[in-house]
Amino acid sequence: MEVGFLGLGIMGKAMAMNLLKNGFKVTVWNRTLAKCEELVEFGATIGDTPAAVVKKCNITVAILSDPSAALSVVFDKDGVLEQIGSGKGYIDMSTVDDDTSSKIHKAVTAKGGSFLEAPVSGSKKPAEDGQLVILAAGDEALYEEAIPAFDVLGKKSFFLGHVGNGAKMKLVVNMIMGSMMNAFSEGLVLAERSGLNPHALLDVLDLGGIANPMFRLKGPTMIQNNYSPAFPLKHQQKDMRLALALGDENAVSMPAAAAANEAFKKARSMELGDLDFSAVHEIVKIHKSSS
Ligand SMILES: NC(=O)C1=CN([C@@H]2O[C@H](COP(=O)(O)OP(=O)(O)OC[C@H]3O[C@@H](n4cnc5c(N)ncnc54)[C@H](OP(=O)(O)O)[C@@H]3O)[C@@H](O)[C@H]2O)C=CC1
Ligand SMILES: O=CCCC(=O)O
Repeated sequence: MEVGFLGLGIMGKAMAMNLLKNGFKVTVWNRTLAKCEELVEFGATIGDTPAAVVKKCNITVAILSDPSAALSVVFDKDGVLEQIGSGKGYIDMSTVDDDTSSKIHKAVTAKGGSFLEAPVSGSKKPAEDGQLVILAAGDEALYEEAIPAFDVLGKKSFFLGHVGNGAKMKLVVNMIMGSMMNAFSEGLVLAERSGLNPHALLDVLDLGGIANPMFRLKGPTMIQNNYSPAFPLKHQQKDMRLALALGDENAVSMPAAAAANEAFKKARSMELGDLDFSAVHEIVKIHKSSS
């Protein structure tokens, strides 16, 4: 199976590499073209533009930073729309809002192509290990066609119905995750400032009803102030912003998410946006020490 792949950031690089290692022919493109070189060593071919990739491949996957990047790669000069058409499928795995996804869906289908949104749960390591959770929605025939690739990329794929449902599911999940990360950061700081051993807190949490893989994975590195990026904080803040907008549209009051968003925004203003989202821990530390 030949797959086009647009976007070789933290997630895209790991996912494209997995496809190559599992025998897929992959043609890659990235805005910063130099990032394609490592994939070429593993057998990838480079496409000069998104349009060139779509021209060559019947299925093209994208995973890009945010709505503006997702739209740019489709609508701008040399973009996906220039070559999409009958018999060609476009799968956007970026985390975006349903409005962005719908715009891409309309444009792709107006040219005769098929479209699937398929954002993912799981971060750098699950992407490397092919253990993502895929939240697909849109063209069901394209979903079926993509299953061999999804089976390599993920441990479970969901087909959630019409376009927008995948985007919304992903935003709800990440809204919960962002609020949890803030509560966790506050707990770590409170434990430490009140004289408790934060490692003991991690042990206690891990044996109770709120044990979860995120606390288990991020807790030890947060205690060491190590925020090497797996999921960049700027993307988590984008997801909080988009989830809050979804809350606005549906008149859902989300004070915990709004407070978490403020913390992520503050972290971005302190230039922590390229670090892991767990760096929001630093904001809690500052607030506590200034009070
Ligand atoms: N990291 C994670 O744990 C997870 C991330 N996600 C989501 O997946 C998406 C990608 O995340 P991640 O890989 O971490 O992000 P990165 O920041 O590592 O990579 C972003 C990618 O988008 C490209 N890009 C950014 N702006 C543009 C633009 N205007 N035009 C074309 N390309 C652009 C970048 O190109 P360039 O290299 O040139 O900058 C790069 O390939 C995001 O939507 C994120 O929310 C979902 C699940 C987990
Ligand atoms: O969007 C990023 C999700 C990160 C995760 O699920 O661990």
